[in-house]
Amino acid sequence: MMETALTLQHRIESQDWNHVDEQLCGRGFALLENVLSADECTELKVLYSQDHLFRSTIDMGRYRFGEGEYRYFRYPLPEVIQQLRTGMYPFLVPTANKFVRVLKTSAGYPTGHGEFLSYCHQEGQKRPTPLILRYEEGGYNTLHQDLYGDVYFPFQAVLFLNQPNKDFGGGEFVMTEQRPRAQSSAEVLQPNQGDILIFTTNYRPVNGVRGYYRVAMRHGVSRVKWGERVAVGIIFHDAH
Ligand SMILES: O=C(O)CCC(=O)C(=O)O
Ligand SMILES: [Fe+2]
Repeated sequence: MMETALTLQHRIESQDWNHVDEQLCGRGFALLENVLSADECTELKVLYSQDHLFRSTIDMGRYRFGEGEYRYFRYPLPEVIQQLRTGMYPFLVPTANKFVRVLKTSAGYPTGHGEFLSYCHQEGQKRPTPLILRYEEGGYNTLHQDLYGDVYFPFQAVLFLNQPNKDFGGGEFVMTEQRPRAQSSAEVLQPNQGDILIFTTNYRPVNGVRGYYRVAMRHGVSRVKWGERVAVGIIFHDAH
């Protein structure tokens, strides 16, 4: 099949990572279009019902995180998720190091994901964070940041597994930016099935007259009007 002719690693390597860097620096997010085939999306979606793959399941309504359910994968992660997590990480490190250098928030990130995870584990963050989320009609996800301890990687990814306006309506991906002492602005995205969005987990630097300042970013999902929306979230740090 065409889609599987290129390995996932190949597809990751062939992305325009300079453009991703520009987008992340300029806007705090970057869309990789059409990375996963429809079959790969289906294979990921069906994982949702395989209980043995998960370490915990969260009813979002119960915690007032929204309406819907998500499940955190256990180690070992499903192969596609593992490959994307370790495969995308090194391409994001230069931008991550640029962010923390100008914001002076961290010493910087190692070039390999294994080394970064060892650091998380050493700091007591040992639980895997990749997750799969499912929203039905009326489902939504309140604006949040996925921080699970002091150690974090400044970017994360979402894999969009359903096609908007075919499988579901509404359920847009929403990001907000909070500038210091100003009101928030929002970006609303409706990526296609198979797209991967990379975005800022907590702050992005903006160059002002007195040097760089931090803009806090949050993300969430607007209400699903009909159908079912399933997504996989890949967070690069582990959790307490
Ligand atoms: O369902 C979505 O698109 C949002 C998922 C999310 O919040 C995450 O992956 O961190
Ligand atoms: Fe999230």
